[in-house]
Parts: sequence; structure tokens; C-alpha cells
Amino acid sequence: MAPHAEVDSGSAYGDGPTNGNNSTTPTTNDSTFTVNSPNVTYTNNEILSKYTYRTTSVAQDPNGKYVATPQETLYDFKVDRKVPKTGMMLVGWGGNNGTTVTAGIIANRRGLVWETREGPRTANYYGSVVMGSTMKLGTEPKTMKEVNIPFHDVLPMVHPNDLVIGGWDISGMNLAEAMNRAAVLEPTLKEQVKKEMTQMVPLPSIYYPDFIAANQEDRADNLIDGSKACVAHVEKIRQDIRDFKSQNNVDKVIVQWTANTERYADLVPGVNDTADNLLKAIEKGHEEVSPSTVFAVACILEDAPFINGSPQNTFVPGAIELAEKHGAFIGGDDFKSGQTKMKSALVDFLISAGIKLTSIASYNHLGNNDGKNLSSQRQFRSKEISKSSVVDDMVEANNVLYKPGEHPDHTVVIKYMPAVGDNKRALDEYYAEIFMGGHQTISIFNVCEDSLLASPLIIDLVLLAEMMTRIQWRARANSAEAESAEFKGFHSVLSILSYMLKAPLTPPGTPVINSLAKQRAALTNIFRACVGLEPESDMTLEHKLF
Ligand SMILES: NC(=O)c1ccc[n+]([C@@H]2O[C@H](COP(=O)([O-])OP(=O)(O)OC[C@H]3O[C@@H](n4cnc5c(N)ncnc54)[C@H](O)[C@@H]3O)[C@@H](O)[C@H]2O)c1
Ligand SMILES: O=P([O-])([O-])O[C@@H]1[C@@H](O)[C@H](O)[C@@H](O)[C@H](O)[C@@H]1O
Repeated sequence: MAPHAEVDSGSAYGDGPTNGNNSTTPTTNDSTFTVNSPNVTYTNNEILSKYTYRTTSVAQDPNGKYVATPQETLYDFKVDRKVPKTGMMLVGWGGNNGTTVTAGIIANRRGLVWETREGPRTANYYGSVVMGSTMKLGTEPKTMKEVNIPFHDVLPMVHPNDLVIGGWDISGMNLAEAMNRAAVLEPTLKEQVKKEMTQMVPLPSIYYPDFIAANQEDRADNLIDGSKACVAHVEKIRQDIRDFKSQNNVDKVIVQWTANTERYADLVPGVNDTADNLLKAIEKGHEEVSPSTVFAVACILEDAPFINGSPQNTFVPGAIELAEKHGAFIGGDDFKSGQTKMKSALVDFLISAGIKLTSIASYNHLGNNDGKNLSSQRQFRSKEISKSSVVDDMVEANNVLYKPGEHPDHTVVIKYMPAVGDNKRALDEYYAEIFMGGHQTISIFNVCEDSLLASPLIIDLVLLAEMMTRIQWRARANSAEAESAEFKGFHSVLSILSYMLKAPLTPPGTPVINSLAKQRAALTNIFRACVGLEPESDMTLEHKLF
């Protein structure tokens, strides 16, 4: 079994490098706040919250006029306070993202400082919502001062310093050499983590050449036998996960796909349309079952949450149905790291300001191996889809600016430019109609250091997916029998992860929200509800009504 980057399991709830207390039993939530409410109960093991969820139901009267009726739904939430020792297994561990996130966690755990041209730099988790952002807890009544807390503090979450890291790659290069190949991090930092990362070698993986660009073949020297889906591949990956758990004494493993972008799999009735057909198709070695779907099936059967950081349609209908059947968690698709993240904020601003966006042109000049893989048309097509769908909900929500079916022109171009390496250039032009025939043109030149932007998202996705495995809910009426109703987990498709993803996967039949602000609000307010706090409101009536 390949060694991994075991981090000292210190306090799973630290604010920085763990104190290396080598505790094997994870700590419970020693958060900096408690909620003082009759609706919130803290026990040694759980936080129990009685929550009233307030929405508005809208219907149309016979004259076509909307009738809005406020609704209240009562929920009980239960949070397991025990922070487990958690493993993060990456598919594509030897890639730019995989090596960068591994080095970053090691550097944070050890509190490393390294020299750069601009002077010394200290390890940090900038770009992680969980580790680098805050949320409003409330207001001090006397001073009316807003009190904000670290996002990581709102619920008892795993600390990234305590993650045990492993994974698979079709390239057998050890993580130190792969980190050099990636050419992302400063030599002075690489030097300090080289020894540990030399010991880390990705597990062999499955490789079905038709799904990624032919130009990736020269890396494929660390393979499991077989070039198409089969039960043996599913069972080998499941065994790898079990071995990783037992050999590292971790309670839970979260798996993420940060391997190459695959071409879309054809959706074939009788092959990948249902859970049973997908399992049969794997048994028969059907060539439309991709490596990422095989990993998804293995993780679902192994009850390891699986997140797809790439744009391909890993979660064919049969995979979603399988996850639902097993109550396993899945999430995706495609990390939202730079150009699209900016787009999902800027488009939200323009349209909600009543400015009629009429065209978006997005160019990418990308020089890393991801760019090399994306230089192949079928792999680019997967990315073009995920990068183009990000404005749909915001446009459709504004029927004042846009007629039904009307939307801005939107083009996405990605050019492989080896010279720029991982420092992708995103060139965007936003063109809009403004008051009385005027126009606004916004031109952006955005150097996205791709892996340094994606790595914190990988960390957030692991921490949040793991946290979701420890949150349960039940609907509550005022009747006594409701108190004995069974608690259950959230739906298998973790749409709560959408803030980190370009093309959010949602439970079948539910809407896709791409607005960055709405995505963050959903994440924040669901976690607040779990400790009995109302949704973040910026009404600040206390500052207006006196
Ligand atoms: N900002 C970002 O970096 C960003 C943003 C969004 C999405 N993504 C996606 O994340 C993925 C990784 O990006 P990257 O820059 O690290 O790419 P990369 O090419 O450096 O790394 C991908 C790794 O996957 C490995 N691989 C390919 N097929 C595999 C398989 N079947 N099993 C195991 N390993 C396999 C490759 O050998 C390589 O080491 C890409 O799909 C990319 O589109 C990246
Ligand atoms: O997240 P984002 O910056 O919009 O999108 C990025 C693309 O612009 C880029 O071509 C590719 O490097 C990354 O995989 C990522 O998908």
C-alpha cells in the first residue's frame, strides 16, 4: 500500500497547525460559541436543534395574479459532534491539483515558512471558504457591533491539517517528482516537503484510453490490468479504500476525482439509465462506462462520499439512482476555481442591478497538463458545457430584462499555451445594454494560478462532504409521535457543495442555482440552522428602527 501524507492527528479543531498532540480519538466541538435557545440542546455527542423553516408558497389566482402564502415547516436537526479521523483519497493524486493540495496541507500542518522573491511566505488556507472566511454570528446589543466567527467554527468540522491523504494515478511518479512536474510551487517550499512527498506513491489506477486525450498515454505507466469497465475494477478500488482505512486507522474516507477531464459518456438506455443496468453494464464490460463512473460506483458501494471535480458526466442516471438506493453521498461537477467563479458573481451583480448583459466572451490560455488534455476536442467539449451553463439561472430569474428563451451570447474558448504553465490567463469581455441605448463593456484579464485556486476547493469539498455525513434531520409536527420519527441524512446528491462547483449536481428534478451569493447563503444558512440560528439577514432593523 502506497504511503500517504499522514498528518499528526492533533486537535481536529485547531485554528492553525495542529498542536501535534497525537490524539487518536478525535475531539468534539470546542467551538468559541454556544447558542442560548430553548430550541438547541447540546449533549456530549450531539447538537440537537428544533428549526422552523420559513418559505413562501406562490400560486396564481383565476385572474393570473400571484398569491403568496408564507409557510412554516418544522424540522429537527441532529449533528454528531465527534470529529472523525478522516482520509482524503484523490483520483489523479499525481496531477497539478493533487500534488499542490498535498504539499499545501503538509506545509500548513508544519507551519512552514519559505523564501520567495517578495520575502518570506507562511503556509495558509487562503481561498478556502471553510478555513479562510467568516460568517456573522449576530450583534452585540449595546454597541450594535457585528460579531463574526470563522466559518470553520460554526459546526464541529475536521481540520485539514488532520487529513490523511492518499489516492490513485495512472502515472506512477512519486508525489515529490510529480510536484516538480506540475511546476506550481516555489522551490524553497518544495524543498521542505520533498522528503515526505517522495514517500508517497499513487496507487495504480484504471485507464480506458478512449475517455481522455491520446496525449495522456505517455503518463500511463501505473495501471490496473484491463482497458474497460469490469467488476474486478470496482472491487479493486473498494479494496483500496478498505486497505487505506485500516492501514491508516481512519474512520471515514472522502474520495475526489481530480484526474483528467473525460469525454462525455453516451447515455444509453439499458446501459447507464438505471442502477441495475449500470451494474450489469460493468459486469459485461460495456465500453460506455467511464473510469470516473467506475470510481463513483465503487465509492457508493463502499459508502465513501465521492465528488467529481471535473466536468464530465460521471454521474449518469444509473449512478445517481445507485447512490440514492445506498444512501451514499455524491457531488459535482467541475471545481469552480477562477474564471467561472468570477463570472457567477459578476453576472449576478449585473443582472440583479437591472443591467442587460447581452454577451460574454471567455478565453482561456492554459499551459498545464489539464490544458494539454483539454486541447483534444472531446475533452474540451466537456469543459465547454460546464463553463457555459453557469449563467442560466440568473438570466431565467429576470423576466424584466429577458423574454422567455432569451439569453446573452456566450462563448468559451480554451487554448493550450504550454509557456504559461499552471498560470492560466482568463480573458473575458462582458457586454451589456444600459439606460437609453447606452452600453457597458467590462474587459477582464485574470491570471488564475489554477492549482493554487483549486486546491482550497478540494479541501472545502472534503470538509463539507464529511460534515454532511454527520448531519441528520426529521420533519417535526407538533404531535408527540413526530418526536419518535426516524432521523435521516440529506439527499444523496449534495447540492450544498455547489459553491465550489461550476455545474452543480442537484437531486433529480430540483433547480440548479449558479449564483455565487445564493450558493454561499444556502451553505451558510443550512449550517446555521443546525445550531438553531436564523438565516443570515442583512436587514439590520436594529439599526433602523429606533
Ligand atoms: N483550477 C483547476 O485546476 C481546475 C478547475 C476546475 C476543474 N479542474 C479539473 O481538475 C482536473 C485535474 O486538474 P489538474 O490541473 O490537476 O490536471 P493534471 O492533468 O495535472 O492532473 C490530472 C491527473 O490525473 C491523472 N489521471 C488521468 N486519468 C486517470 C485515471 N483514470 N485514474 C487516476 N489518475 C488519472 C493524470 O495522470 C494526472 O496526474 C482536470 O479534470 C481539470 O479539468 C481543474
Ligand atoms: O474554474 P475556471 O477557471 O472557470 O475553469 C478553468 C478553465 O478555465 C481552464 O480551462 C481549466 O484550467 C480548468 O480546468 C478550469 O476548469
